[in-house]
Amino acid sequence: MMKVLELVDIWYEVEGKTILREINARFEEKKVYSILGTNGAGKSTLAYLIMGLEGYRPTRGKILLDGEDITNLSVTERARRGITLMWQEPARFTGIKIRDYLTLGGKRKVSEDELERVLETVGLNPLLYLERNVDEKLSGGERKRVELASILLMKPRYTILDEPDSGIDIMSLEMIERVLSELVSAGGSVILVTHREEIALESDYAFLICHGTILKEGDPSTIVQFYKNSCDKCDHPNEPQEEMIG
Ligand SMILES: Nc1ncnc2c1ncn2[C@@H]1O[C@H](COP(=O)(O)OP(=O)(O)OP(=O)(O)O)[C@@H](O)[C@H]1O
Repeated sequence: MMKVLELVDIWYEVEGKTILREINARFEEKKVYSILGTNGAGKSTLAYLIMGLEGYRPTRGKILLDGEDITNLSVTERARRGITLMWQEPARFTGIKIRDYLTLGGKRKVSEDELERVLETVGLNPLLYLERNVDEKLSGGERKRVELASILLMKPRYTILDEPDSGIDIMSLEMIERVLSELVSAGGSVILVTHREEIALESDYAFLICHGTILKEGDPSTIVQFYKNSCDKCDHPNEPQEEMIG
């Protein structure tokens, strides 16, 4: 059985409004995918459907993991199967040290070396951060990095990064590259949800979403070129014109 996460003709409607339609996609092992699109295209909704957040069940279509139908499984059950989502806005925990946040609750024991290494990967000096608390004194960027470090320790099969770049000039492309390559070398795949071209270029395969559907897919540089030429300066965002489809 091929190891693959598949979206088969996914539709999603809320309050009579079609947010996603006819989404077909395959996510294989050890690959980085990007889902590119302008604001409101439906990217986050798709990420939430894959993760299975409450209220996010396709109106039509199926989600298959290695052939198993996971369409109606809860977030917990999907997490157990190795799917994880990093939020646009990471959680704020108070009164717990970064060290404990990263080591408690995990299934396996984490060595000091590993702990230091993941912090370094996300650009946080272990000497300065291990004993700090996870609280509102951490900047948004720092919290996001802590979140990424915890994902690196988890080694998920599928990591969905929703706007890994949002609000953070500090999160360099170089750091994102390090995180991606670490996740992939641990055997995982990544789905990057983004509206930024340079982030999409970090992927192996790109999907361009417009108005709730996949308008184009393929080699990231080709997709990004199309996005630059068409979507960036589109005066009818999320209303694809006939000539663009196909
Ligand atoms: N629960 C909901 N009820 C009604 N409309 C919704 C709901 N969720 C999303 N939408 C609408 O669906 C569209 C897609 O939203 P979504 O957040 O998925 O877009 P996005 O591509 O992630 O955008 P952004 O880049 O701004 O985060 C938007 O027009 C949004 O207003």
